[in-house]
Amino acid sequence: CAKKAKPHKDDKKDLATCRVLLAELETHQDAWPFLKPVDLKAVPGYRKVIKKPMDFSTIREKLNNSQQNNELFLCTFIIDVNLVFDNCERFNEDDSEIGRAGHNMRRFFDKRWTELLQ
Ligand SMILES: Oc1ccc2c(c1)N[C@H](O)CC2
Repeated sequence: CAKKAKPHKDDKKDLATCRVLLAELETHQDAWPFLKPVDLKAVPGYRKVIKKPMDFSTIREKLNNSQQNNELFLCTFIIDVNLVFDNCERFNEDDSEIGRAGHNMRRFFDKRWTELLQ
C-alpha cells in the first residue's frame, strides 16, 4: 500500500483528503449496505465467514482517532476501505443488489483515490 500511494509531495493534507473521500463514499447512492457494521446476531453465517468485518462508520471512527504523525493512517485507510468491498464480494453474489453495490462503490473509490491521493 505504501508503495502504491506514490510518495507525493505534500502528505500533510492526506488526513483531510481521507475525510473528504470517506464523506463521498458515505453519501454515494449505493453506500447503504456499508454505512454501519453488519449485525452479527441477525445475519446467519456472517460472523463465521467474514473474519474482519468493516464498514464506513468504523473507518470514520478510526480516522478521527488516528494521529497525523502516525504515517500509517493512509495505508490503514486504503486497506480498511478495500476490506469493506472484499467482505461484500465474499458474502454476496455478484448478481445481487448488494453485490452490485459493492462493485460500483469499489470502482468509484479506486477512481477518486487515484485522483486525490496519487
Ligand atoms: O441477504 C442479505 C442479508 C444481510 C446481509 C447481506 C445479504 N449482505 C451483506 O453483505 C451483509 C448483510
